[in-house]
Formats: sequence, C-alpha cells, structure tokens
Amino acid sequence: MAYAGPFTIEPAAARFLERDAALFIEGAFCASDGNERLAVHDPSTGAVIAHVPDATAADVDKAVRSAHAAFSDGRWRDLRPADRERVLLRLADLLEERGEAAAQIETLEQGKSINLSRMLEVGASVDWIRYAAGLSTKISGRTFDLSLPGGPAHWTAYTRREPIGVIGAIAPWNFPLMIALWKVLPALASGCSVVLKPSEVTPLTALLIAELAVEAGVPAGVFNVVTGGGAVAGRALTSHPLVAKLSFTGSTATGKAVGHAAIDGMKRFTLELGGKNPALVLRDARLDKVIPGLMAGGFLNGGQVCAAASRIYVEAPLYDDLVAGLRQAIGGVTAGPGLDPQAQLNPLASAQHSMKVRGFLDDARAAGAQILQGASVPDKGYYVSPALVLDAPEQAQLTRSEVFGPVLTITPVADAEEGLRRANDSDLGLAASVWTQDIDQAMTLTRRMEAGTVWVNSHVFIDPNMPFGGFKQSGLGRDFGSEWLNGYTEEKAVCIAH
Ligand SMILES: NC(=O)C1=CN([C@@H]2O[C@H](COP(=O)(O)OP(=O)(O)OC[C@H]3O[C@@H](n4cnc5c(N)ncnc54)[C@H](O)[C@@H]3O)[C@@H](O)[C@H]2O)C=CC1
Ligand SMILES: O=C(O)/C=C/C=C(\O)C(=O)O
Repeated sequence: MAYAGPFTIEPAAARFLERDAALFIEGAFCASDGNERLAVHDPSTGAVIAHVPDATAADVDKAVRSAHAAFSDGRWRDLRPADRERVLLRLADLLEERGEAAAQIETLEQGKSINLSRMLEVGASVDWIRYAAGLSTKISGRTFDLSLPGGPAHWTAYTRREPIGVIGAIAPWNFPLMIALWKVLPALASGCSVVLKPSEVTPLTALLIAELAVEAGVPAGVFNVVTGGGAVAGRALTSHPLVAKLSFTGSTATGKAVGHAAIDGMKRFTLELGGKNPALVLRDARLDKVIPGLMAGGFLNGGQVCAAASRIYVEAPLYDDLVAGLRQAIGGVTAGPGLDPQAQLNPLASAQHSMKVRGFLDDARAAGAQILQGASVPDKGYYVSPALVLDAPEQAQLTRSEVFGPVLTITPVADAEEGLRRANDSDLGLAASVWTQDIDQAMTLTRRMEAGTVWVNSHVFIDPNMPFGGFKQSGLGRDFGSEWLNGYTEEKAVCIAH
C-alpha cells in the first residue's frame, strides 16, 4: 500500500508502508502459512495504510520453534554479557537514527501526536533500550553460609540467575513501540529468545524493531514477530509448550485468560493490566500545578494510558475553581491528525475503541451525569472530544471501569479521609496521585493509597529505573528498575561440598 494522506512523510516511512508486510521468523521476513490478512487503519481518516498477515497457529509454532532452537544452541544467551549489551546499544543508536520514520509510522497506525511519538515512542524508547542494555552486565547471584548437619566441614552455596527460555510477548495498541520494547528488552538483556505478538490494531512498529534488531546484530531466531489477532495467534502463543514465560500488557479480562493459560502450562508470567487511577487534590494544592498536571495525566495519548488519571477527588473548597480551570483547558484544545504537530487532541486508536468510549459517556449521561466536553472534533476519523464528567453516579460503568479515553470524572469530597476512601474503592490499583503542599499529608496518603505507583504533585511519569506494576486486579509482577531481569531469569541454587 502507499500512504495517500495529506502529509509529507519520510521516504523510509513511505517505503516501509509500501512493501508487503510479512511475519518475521528466523531472522527474515516470511509469508504466513495462511492467506488471511489484517488491515491497518490511519485513525485520523479510517483509510487503510497497510496489511499484515493474520498469523495462524502453524505460523506461531514456527516462530516459537525458531526461538527455542536459538535459545537451546546458546547463540545469544552464551554470548558474553558485554556483547549482548553492545548489540542492544547499537539497537538504540539505530532507532535514534531512524527515529523520524519510526515516529511517523507510529503516528500513522496509532493516531497519536507526532510530538508524542518523537518524545515517548522513540525518544523514551531509546533511553529504555540503553537502560536495559546496561542491565545485561549486571546480572548476579547471591552467596550463602550453610549449616547442614552430617556433611563435610565446608559448603559453598550460591545462586546464579539464568535466562528462562522463550518469552511470549503480547503487546497492546496504546504505545505499540515502547510497550513492545518493555517486553523484548529484558528478554534480550537476560539472554532469552522472544516471540512478539503486537496488537492487531497497531502491528507495524514491531516489524520495524525486528528489522533494526537484525541490523544491530541480534542473531537469527532470537527475536521473532507474529502479527495477528488474540483469538488465534495470541492463544497459540499462550498455550505453546515451548514458551517458558508470558509477558502481557492489556485489559484485565484478557490478562486473566493469559494468566490461566500460563498456569496450565506452568509458564512464568507478568501481567500489566488496567487502571482506574485516582487523583486526590487537597484544598492547599496549587491550581497552577494541578491543572496542567491533570491535563497531562488525564489526556496524554488521548487518555489511552493504563496509568492515566481517571477519577479526580477534590476537597470541596477547591472544586469550583478546579472544574472551571479544567473546563477552560479542555475548551482550548485543538483537534486534528497526529501528523499535524499543532493538533493537541488526536483520534483514538480504532473505530471500535472510540465507539466504546462514546458509549461510556452516553451511559453516564443517561444515568444523570453532567458532561462538559471540550473542542469540536473532525467528522472523519476516530475522535472523541475531551470530557469532564460531573456528578457521575458512584456505581455508573464510567465511574468503575477503565475507560481508556480522554475522560476525567471529578467529584468533591469533604476531606482527605473521604477522598482516600473513594480513591481506594476500586478493584484496580495501578497508579494514583496526591496533590498537596503539605509534606506530612503527602507522606501519609502515599502510604495508604492502594496502587503500584503513587505520584505527589504529578501524574503519569514512568521511568526505567522505577519499578512499575499493579496492586489488586491491575496485574502481577513488576517491570523496570535494577531487578527488571529477575522476571526473565530463573534463580538456580548451587551447593558445593568441599
Ligand atoms: N494496560 C494497558 O496498557 C492497556 C489496556 N487496555 C484496555 O483493554 C481494553 C480492551 O482493549 P483490547 O485491545 O481489546 O485489549 P486486549 O487485552 O484484549 O488486547 C491486548 C493484546 O492481547 C491480545 N489478545 C487478545 N485476546 C487474547 C487471548 N485470548 N490470548 C492471547 N492474547 C490475546 C491482543 O491481540 C492484543 O495484542 C481497552 O479498552 C483498555 O481499557 C488496552 C490496551 C492497553
Ligand atoms: O507515561 C508514559 O510514559 C506512558 C506509560 C504507559 C503505560 O504504562 C501503559 O499504558 O501501559
């Protein structure tokens, strides 16, 4: 397919879209075993910009076997750690060099602002690759003194951390490039092999990573990509006996299915799932910080962020001013395609998702909520105007479920205690924020918030050096930080009598 939209794109991005996309197995692009193909849409127009294979179970089997053979013969895991590090650093350099084309492809398939694609999908990903590259050379075990009776006088016991094996990585469509890398990087840094299944909505940049990985020196078979849907390709990956660990980001419902499949096969698993993240604003908070902070926290990437602010609880004296400030801010946003760098509000990733978000708003309106919507949006494309929802009934679907769109509910509370109780009244517990100038209040509330990450006076900042993951139904396991590779390695105890 050729890109036929109104923007000028990099020749490398145009060439990427023009060629016939294929699966990536054993270090090369290859055809699918079946004939089904999936269309990839530009969310700003709905136009089809590419097709990818809808992988069959046989395709997935081929990819897993390739990854397993590469793992078994040690072509990657037995490299010196410093050599794995060097390859990953080269991958970072390549992504940086081709960054503009990568950012444009990401914006074209996902809809997000080109500025965000440059800053996060490419810029932050480059930092994430360099961080993970450094971990390759930091893998270490522990030593122990033993007191076993009846043995020799001396024992030496230590642990080694060894790569788990083939990682089945299942990625979502909100940050297709960055979140795919959050799975691929710890796998490669620790010496594992990978089969990555990107979301069927946004499969293109995974194929771009594969291309760059080969150029960087990742050996054939170590990194494979199968494009396709969850029902066939996803299930085939989660049930494959040669896959040792599943790493999944997406909805809580699918995450549970992936977890069940993992337990059935006794695979290791990491699940990074949904959020319904509260922001608790105390009466002493500075509105000049809160308003831009919650605009970013709630509307970054159109709210399609698992850690996005979603429910604002504000102490009553500040309620009117906060509503007025946010209302003015959403009214000033201009909507347009992601490739227009001036457009601050971009389409959501798919027609299906934009209808789902509009459905949440319609239900809440019918249940008596007052909905203040911002800028008008183009007729064509998957746009949803940013919304501030007042008086949302506590049991409404919009109040309790992950919306994953540009929607903030805002509710006055009598005091911090009521705010905390309502903030914690959710099955989900991914992230939260507290807004106050009072350090004592901040410290107390951060301890009592039921969430994997709590920000004070900011929301939605994620860093490679800070562990990330969910409490409650928001997932299992942690990504990032110095212990990131623990999720991709097994700890083996060695005990020597001498
Ligand atoms: N935590 C996060 O970052 C994300 C959360 N979501 C939430 O999930 C909701 C639904 O979005 P979906 O795209 O339908 O999410 P999903 O969780 O179904 O899809 C995520 C990935 O899982 C795959 N998948 C689906 N069913 C599978 C199965 N049975 N076995 C293995 N893989 C499977 C999909 O192909 C995709 O690659 C969104 O409205 C949003 O609330 C969606 C994307 C990212
Ligand atoms: O703020 C960011 O860097 C984006 C984070 C996105 C997620 O963690 C997610 O949606 O999974």
